[in-house]
Amino acid sequence: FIYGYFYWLLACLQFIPPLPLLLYFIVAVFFFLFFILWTWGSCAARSCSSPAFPASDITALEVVDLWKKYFQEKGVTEPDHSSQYIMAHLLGAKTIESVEQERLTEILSQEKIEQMWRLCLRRLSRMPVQYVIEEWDFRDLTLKMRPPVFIPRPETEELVELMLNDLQMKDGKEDVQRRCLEVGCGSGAISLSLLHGLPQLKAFALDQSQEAVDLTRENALRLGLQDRLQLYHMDIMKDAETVLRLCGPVSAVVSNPPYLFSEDMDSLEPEILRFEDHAALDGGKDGLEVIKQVLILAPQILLNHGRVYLEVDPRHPPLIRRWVEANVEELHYVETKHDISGRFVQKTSQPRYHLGIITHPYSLVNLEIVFLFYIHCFI
Ligand SMILES: C[S@@+](CC[C@H](N)C(=O)[O-])C[C@H]1O[C@@H](n2cnc3c(N)ncnc32)[C@H](O)[C@@H]1O
Repeated sequence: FIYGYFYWLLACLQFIPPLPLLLYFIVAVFFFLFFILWTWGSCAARSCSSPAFPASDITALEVVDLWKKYFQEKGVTEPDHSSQYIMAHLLGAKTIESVEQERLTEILSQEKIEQMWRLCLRRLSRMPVQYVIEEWDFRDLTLKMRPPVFIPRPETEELVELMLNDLQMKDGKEDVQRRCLEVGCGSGAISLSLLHGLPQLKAFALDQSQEAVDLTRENALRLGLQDRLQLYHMDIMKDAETVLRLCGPVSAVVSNPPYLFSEDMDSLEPEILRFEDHAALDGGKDGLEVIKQVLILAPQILLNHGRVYLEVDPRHPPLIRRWVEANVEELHYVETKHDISGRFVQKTSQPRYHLGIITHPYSLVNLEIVFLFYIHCFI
């Protein structure tokens, strides 16, 4: 209408020839519809994008409940944990259970309410809560988290536990300073936990992602472990020669590599797909691309009786075992440990080099949620 009005005005002033009536009508209708849709869209967006900002006093617990329900309504996974973790973080605690009851039932300051709304809106965009609060605990360490660097998963804590036990047993027997190499350090969870648990240990850690190397360095500095860690921005697929030259010899090679089968990538939850580095997840057609390279390089880097520790997909152990037997004769398969669900443990003999494998299935999202996600984007 506004456009039409100005056009008509200019036509009256004879700056431009008058339009045929029909054309004017079409233009006016087009702008009218555009205006209506735009107004409706922005109102809808405003009313959908968050619960109404509280007009009166509200306690921390009430805010947690409000956002929990809103997350639930919008199909955000783990709605209660999300809302609780964010509030606990704002109150300077790790979990809501560790906050004193009085603080939870006190009236929340305007500043805290605004912070809560800002962080919860990020979670609403399906950003993982670890990135929202910018930190996460791995074993007894608190690590800084930043997208797109992979968020360490609880099952990897079991891999670290397994290694700590093995390395401690060896340290008991010999008085040597051990070194290990981590391929794909991400936020530094594995290497830093090992360094923290074993004061004699030194570590090499590498990652193909500059963001991951930077985050590991930052975490190492915060934890005061930087002196025993040598970090490299390297791609094990391309920089094999440099890895062999700079990162050995070591007693252990550890990796939680990208091990998803490429075809499974599409069925990951939006939290993972949208925010985490795909190079941290996609292990190629059979999920074994990086794993095979680690196993090829391992014998050239490991000391006698050294071990390779890998977190892999549940379908991988028999495949890896057959592949190692056929292609890397210096390595001998030792055992497979199943993660938290603990289904089976396999052991074999322990000759010169050892290969330890721990399996973990990533949770795959069902189609219904993927479908809902697309509908949501459309609206
Ligand atoms: C599943 S994440 C594991 C991160 C960390 N170790 C953890 O457990 O939280 C895999 C890591 O391997 C790195 N990566 C993938 N391909 C690599 C390659 N070819 N060379 C070196 N690092 C690689 C990714 O950047 C990512 O940080």
